[in-house]
Amino acid sequence: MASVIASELVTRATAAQAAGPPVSALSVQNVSMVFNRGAAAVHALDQVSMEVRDGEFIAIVGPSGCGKSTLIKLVSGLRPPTAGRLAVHGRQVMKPRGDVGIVFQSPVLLPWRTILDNVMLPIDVLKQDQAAGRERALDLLKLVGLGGFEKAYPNELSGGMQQRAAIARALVYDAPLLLMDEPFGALDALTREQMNSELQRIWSASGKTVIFITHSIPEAVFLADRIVVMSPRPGRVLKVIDNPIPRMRTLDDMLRPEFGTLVREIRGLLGSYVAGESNGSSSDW
Ligand SMILES: Nc1ncnc2c1ncn2[C@@H]1O[C@H](COP(=O)(O)OP(=O)(O)OP(=O)(O)O)[C@@H](O)[C@H]1O
Repeated sequence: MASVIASELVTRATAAQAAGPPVSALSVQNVSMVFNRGAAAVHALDQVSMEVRDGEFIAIVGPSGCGKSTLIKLVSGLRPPTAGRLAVHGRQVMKPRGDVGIVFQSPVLLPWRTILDNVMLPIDVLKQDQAAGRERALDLLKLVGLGGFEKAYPNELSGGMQQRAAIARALVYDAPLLLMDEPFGALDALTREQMNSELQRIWSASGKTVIFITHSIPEAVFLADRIVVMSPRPGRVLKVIDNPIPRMRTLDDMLRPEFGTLVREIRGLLGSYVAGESNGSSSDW
């Protein structure tokens, strides 16, 4: 699997060099989203712009209601924006499409299907080649540390293992862009740290572009190449911060002075917005 993925990355890099200036994996240009009309209007996103490079890991942090999930819905084509333009690999997003994988907070595995069959679900739905899909699903289950659990059912797995199966499912149809909407929000602190290390490994081995939504500033700093900090009502980009901490990161890196400096900078940006939040996640800040 590692060699297949490595050769995929080399092919992509060579193709990118031959094609000239790279196209953004994700381009968000002046995107606004207003729900409802008149007095009931909710300005969920206001003039949001960002460019994400191929293979980049981007974390989006912000308090509840700043439009993080709305942005994921727009990027995945589940809703059109009120204004502005979104493009994935240069193609405007008009509807849901096959080059974007999504992982939600809840793994939503089908309880009557085995773990392998759950990972195979997109292959079945998209009517892709069964034999190739099965081989890829088995490889991915190994990649996410679930080799040997192919025949298990979801209720036989811990929450962290189920979420890893959901990540394998999102990777199975080889979408180059992976959207992750608070995927570890429901896990306990220790499992969450372990999943962060696992995700860094999976991301590095798979070469995907990842957009990762989180309430947790340390999680964003641990995982991301760049951190997009958003404000609520209306949802706006306050700042995009480069993360200088080298890869591969370990949990010990959280003790580095640069880590603390970044966490403090983001907390400082968000401080005034978090006061009064009551979503139960204040300890993450
Ligand atoms: N379908 C909808 N109809 C009306 N308002 C909506 C709808 N979806 C979201 N909103 C509003 O848009 C704003 C942004 O919501 P969104 O869920 O994107 O925020 P979020 O940053 O993901 O929040 P959280 O961190 O709590 O999940 C909120 O004020 C929300 O109430």
